[in-house]
Amino acid sequence: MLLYFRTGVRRVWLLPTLFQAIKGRSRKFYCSMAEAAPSYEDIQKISDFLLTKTKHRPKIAVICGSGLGGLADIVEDQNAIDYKEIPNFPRSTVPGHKGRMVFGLLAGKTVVCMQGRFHPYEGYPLWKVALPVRVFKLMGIETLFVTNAAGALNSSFNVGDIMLMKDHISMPGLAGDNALKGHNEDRFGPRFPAVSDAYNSELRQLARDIGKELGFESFMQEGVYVQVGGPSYETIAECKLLRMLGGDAVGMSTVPEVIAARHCGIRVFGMSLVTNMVVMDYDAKGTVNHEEVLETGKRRAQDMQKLVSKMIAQLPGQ
Ligand SMILES: O=P(O)(O)O[C@@H]1C[C@H](O)[C@@H](CO)O1
Ligand code: HPA
Repeated sequence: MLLYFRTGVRRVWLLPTLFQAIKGRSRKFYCSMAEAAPSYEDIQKISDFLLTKTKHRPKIAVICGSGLGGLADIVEDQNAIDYKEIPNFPRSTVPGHKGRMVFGLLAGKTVVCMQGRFHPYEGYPLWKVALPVRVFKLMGIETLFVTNAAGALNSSFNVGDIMLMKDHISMPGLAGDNALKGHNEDRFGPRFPAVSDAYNSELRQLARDIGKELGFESFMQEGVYVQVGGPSYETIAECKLLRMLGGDAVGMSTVPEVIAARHCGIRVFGMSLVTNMVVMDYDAKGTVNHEEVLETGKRRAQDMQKLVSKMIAQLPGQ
């Protein structure tokens, strides 16, 4: 058996060389499969970069869901930064998500809006989906508004309803995937954070009060959001299961951002726009599609904007 070969006067031993080659390749393969989450210092760099691009110093952040990015368009005195200009930041790939960070004034308060978020089904690990929230934390954000488009599991809901999120069920979370999985960065928060109070009850009360003032009562709901992986919509059997589990609406986002926010002490208000009723009946005609989701978003966009703007106007001390 050939144990070595010669290059000039040198002997090159075969087995150690082969072993090194396999080790190098497998590390490369592993790294490309499981990209490491950025360090606290790397996230600080992203935050510092953004702050060099704007004079605004927001304490309120808004993440706009599918078709709901119009809110960022009404931000005044704005500085918009494309995600592709931000070093080490993901890109938005979903129609209805522009992919810009918009700083400016909303209802007289300084805000930053994400016009486009990241979803796990785009191929991003959950830590990356939640990365903007940690960037927000290091920028000084104290309150996060998250919005999303969702399908109604609760048959008493209607298309166009606004659901205040009072809780969530994370299907990826229950299956072992979580935005906080992996090394815990103690400077953000504890290894085992509680999320039973994830959705701030005072902000929900404020939303209810303002909804009443605006005459939105007939289309305002409160309920439990179920996060699924997507991108395929749910089967009929899956919808029945999610309803049995206690879900009122189902979507493909939001929970990773909320968990990362609560981990680092940011308070959260969450709101779903019911863009479609899920299909629960084998005799039903028609299926869900993203165009319908965007269309409903457009129709209810103004009302969602009014609600969020009035809430922001009334946030004490921000
Ligand atoms: O970003 P959100 O959660 O609003 O987007 C929803 C979920 C999917 O991305 C898409 C499905 O139509 O809309
Ligand atoms: N299912 C999952 N995500 C969604 C839906 C839905 O029916 N509608 C909007 N986002």
